[in-house]
Formats: sequence, structure tokens, C-alpha cells
Amino acid sequence: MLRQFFSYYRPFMGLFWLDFGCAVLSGLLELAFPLAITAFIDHLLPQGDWTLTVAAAIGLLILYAVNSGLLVIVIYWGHKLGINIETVMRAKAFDHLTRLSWRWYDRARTGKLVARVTRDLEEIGEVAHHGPEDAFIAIMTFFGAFALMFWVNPQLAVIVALIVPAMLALVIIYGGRMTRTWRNIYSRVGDFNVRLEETLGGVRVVQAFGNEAHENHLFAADNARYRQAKLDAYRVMAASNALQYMGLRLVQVIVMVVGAGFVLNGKLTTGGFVGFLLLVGVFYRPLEKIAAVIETYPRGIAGFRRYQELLATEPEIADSPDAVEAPALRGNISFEGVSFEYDADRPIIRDIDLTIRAGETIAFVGPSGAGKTTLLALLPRFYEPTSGRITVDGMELSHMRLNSLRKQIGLVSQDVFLFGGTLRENIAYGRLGATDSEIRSAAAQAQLTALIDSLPEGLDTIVGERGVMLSGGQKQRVAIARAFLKNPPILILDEATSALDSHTEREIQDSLDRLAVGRTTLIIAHRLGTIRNADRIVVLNQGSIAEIGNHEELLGRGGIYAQLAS
Ligand SMILES: Nc1ncnc2c1ncn2[C@@H]1O[C@H](COP(=O)(O)OP(=O)(O)OP(=O)(O)O)[C@@H](O)[C@H]1O
Repeated sequence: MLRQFFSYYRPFMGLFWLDFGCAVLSGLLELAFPLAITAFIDHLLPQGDWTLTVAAAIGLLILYAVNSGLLVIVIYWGHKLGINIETVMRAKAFDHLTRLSWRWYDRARTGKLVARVTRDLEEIGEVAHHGPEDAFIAIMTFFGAFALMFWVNPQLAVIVALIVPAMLALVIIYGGRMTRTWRNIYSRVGDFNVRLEETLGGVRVVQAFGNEAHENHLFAADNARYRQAKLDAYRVMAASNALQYMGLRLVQVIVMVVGAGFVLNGKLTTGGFVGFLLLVGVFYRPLEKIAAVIETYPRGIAGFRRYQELLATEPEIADSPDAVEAPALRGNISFEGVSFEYDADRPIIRDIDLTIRAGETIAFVGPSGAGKTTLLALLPRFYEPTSGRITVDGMELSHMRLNSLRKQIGLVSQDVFLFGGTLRENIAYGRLGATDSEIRSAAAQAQLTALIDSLPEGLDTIVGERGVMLSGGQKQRVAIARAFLKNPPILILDEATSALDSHTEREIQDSLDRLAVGRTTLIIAHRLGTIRNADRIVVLNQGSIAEIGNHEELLGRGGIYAQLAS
């Protein structure tokens, strides 16, 4: 795990060594200052040489200036190292998330995912920067200061050393408590994200049902838990800070009293006394750093573990090593003994055998929940059949590169998802990089021209989050325009169930009919009126093909279709 963590440093080793080197140098200078003060008091002062004193002060000032320069490097470039690592990780996580399969997303909660990509990685970045540096510097100054104290006065150093274990225990205990309270806080933030995401995403439903008070009530509970978690953290923080402060003052007072005795007995010089007191401060500071490392390290590591888990989640559906680029498809599709289940032992599609010829228009009908949408989701490989195989032009789907297959299948689904940008961007999503005239021509074929002309900003009108500023019928048309732009040989149309007025419906049907020309078209039909002209109609029932034929044949048969039509 640590090895994997450190592998992220590799591209930034120059930055790492710069930061680390400067931090070590700064730590050494910190150790040198008390010694300089000792020398100053014991050797320079008695000489009464003012020029020398000023020269020493200037020398000291230069050292301080160097040290503050080192601090600039450590703070800026050190954080740069952290944010660089964080950025690489975030890009990787995003890329991975965009490739995970539908089955995974069926169970994922977006709020938690957002938290992973933002907060977890921020913590990892902090640890990446502070972790190794702080741990090393803390240990170095801790032992360095102790060695110097021992050198200045061994007896006093031993007294300090006797108090240290108690202080260390305090730091570790409170560090652990801090970690637990922070973990609690972050888990509450995760809850927040999930609730905000769901409530704000569904705010129209909330208002439609007049359930604002109910949502407020649920939110208030989360809010209160978050407040409590924060209060717990502040309590631990207050106690920890007060105890650490008291510990430092205690050690200083003890050193002051005992040290004064040594000075009076002539066992310690005044300079040594002052230097020793300063060293106590230097010696004590790493304890805070150690506490900080103890506190941030587990959080960063927990975040890194979750990050690694995410990256280790293999997309269920991905290119096999021997997959090849799909050739230009004609659209002969064959389902051979295809079965599928979302959950084990709950078959949704059962042993489907079906051959579709290139250019054929074939409609799928059947009761709600029969598996129409599911069956057609297998064609672009959104899900993988549990058994059986699907071929296009004789080539098995899994032998083609996923992207090259999906680029040749157009999908107009009933709930059209629009992105929050402009109308132009949303249409161009069908084929990124399409020219203005191609976009306009696709829009015209989808009968969007009148709408575009009526908008003050035309194609550059912002459509609102998820396209809220467009009507259901207009969104359908954008989806159709996308499909025109994509111009795929195979088309899957999931007919809109939402009622459109008959005029709009006819217009959209008209566009769809034109879109279907020259393509293999598979229609999930909810209204039988629109599919009379289909070459064949497949009636699905409980995941199996119950009947197959054209409109007249099926009516004549007097089966499920005839019942549905009546
Ligand atoms: N992502 C999913 N995870 C688990 N089960 C699912 C999932 N999607 C659909 N199902 C189940 O699969 C069955 C078939 O659903 P599907 O959407 O394919 O039916 P449909 O024939 O298209 O229905 P409708 O006409 O109502 O759209 C249903 O019982 C449904 O509950």
C-alpha cells in the first residue's frame, strides 16, 4: 500500500527532494539558533565588543532570512507537490469513473462518489505533502534537540527526558481521539452530500408533493449530527491544546527552577541556561508535528485505500485484449440463446433467439417489465448477457472494441439527458467536432429549426441544468438531432411514454421515421399505433419471445398482441 502510495511521487521527485532538503535545512537551522544564543551570551557579551556584537547580530539576521526563504520553498513547493499528486489521482479517478459499467452505477450513490473525488483526494494530497516531510523533520529535531540539551547539561536533559514519555502518551492518545472525531465528521459530510444531491436533484418532486417540511426535518437531523460531530472534535482539540500548552510550561518552569540552581552552583553558564530553555521549545515543537502526522496520516491512508478500491473496481464490461476495431457495420443482428439477469436467480431475459436483417425495422412490445429495455441494452453492451451471444454482421460483440461498437449505435431513449450547456453543445454531443452547418442540418432534420429561430440566442441558448428550460418534446428532438448527427447504421428508439400532444407526437414520429431510413432500427414501443409499419413486431412476455410477425399477422393470431391492441 505504501509502495503504491509512493509510486505517485515518481514524476515529481525533483520537487520532493527540493521540499525535503529545504525542510531538513530549516530544521537544522532551528536547532542552531539556541546554540548561537548561548555563544552570544557566554562569549560575546563578556568581551563588551560592540562591533562584534553587531556583526554577530547581522550574521544571525542573515541566517533567519535564509530560514524564512527556506520556509517559502517548503510551504509553496511542498504544497505544490501535494496538489500535483492530488491532480494526477483525481484525473485517474475521473477517467476510471467514466468507464465503470452500468451495473456498478445501478448501485452507486453519486453523493458518496463526489466526496471521493473531492474530499478524499484533498486529504491524500495533504498527507502526500506533509506526511514524509513532517515525520522526518519531527524525529530529526526531536532527537537533535535532545542531543544538544544533553550536551549543554546532561542532568537537566535527563529531567526533561523523564517528563517526555508522559507528554508523548498524551499526544498519541489525543491524536487517536482527533482521528476518530475527524473520521466521524467526514462521514457526516458524506451523508450531507448524498442528501443534498438527492433533495436538490429532486426538488421539483419535493415541492410538487409539498414535502418541504419533511425534507427540512430529514436535513435537520443530518445537520444536528454534523454539528455534534464538530463539537466533539472541538472538545478534543481544546483539551489537547490546553494539555500540550500546560505540559510545555510545566517543563519550562521545572527547567527554570532546576537550571537556576545549577547556574547558582556554577554548573551551568547563563548562556547555557537561556539556550537550554530555548531548546526545550525546539524539542517540544515536533510533538505537535507528530500529533499532526498521527492525525492526518490515518485519514489520508483511509482516503487512499478507498481511492485504490475505486481504481481496483474493474469495469464489468471492457475491451478484451484481442478485441478489434469494429468495421463499418451494416446491421445484421443476431441474438443466439441470450439470457440475462440483473441479480442472481432472477432471470429477466430468457433464451432469446432472434435474427434481424440489415435495414429492418423491428418493434418490441409487451407488458411493462417484460424486459424490452433490458434486451436492447445488451446490444451496445451496457450489460453483458449471462449466457448466449449477440453478433452484428456475424461478429460477436465482445470481439469488437467497445467504443467502435457504440459509435455505430444510435440511442434515442425516453428520458433524454441534456447537459447544462448550450443547445449547440447538446446537439454536438452526437458527434463531437461537428461543424456549424452539420449541427444546423441535424437540428433541421429533427424539426428544431423553428425553436432555434424563436430563441434570442439561437443555438447558443443555455438549456439549464439537465435541459430544464426545454419541453419534453423539445428534448426528444434534441436527442433525435444527436442521432442524425451521429448517423449510425443501427438505431435503438425507446419510445417516449410521456404523453405528447398529438401534433407534437406526429411531428416527432415523422422525424423518427426519417431517422430510421436506411438503418437497422429497433423500437421499444409503448403505443401500438406507431409501429404498424414495422417490418416485424416481437412480443416479449416475461423475458421470452411470445409472438413474432407483422401487425396483421399478429392481430390474426389472436394472442397477446391482439389483446394489447384491443
Ligand atoms: N438496473 C436494474 N437492476 C435490477 N433490475 C432491473 C434493472 N432495470 C430493470 N430491472 C428489472 O428488470 C425487469 C425488466 O425491466 P425493463 O425495463 O427491461 O422492462 P420493459 O419491458 O422495458 O418495461 P417498460 O415497458 O415498463 O419500460 C423489471 O422487472 C425491472 O424491475
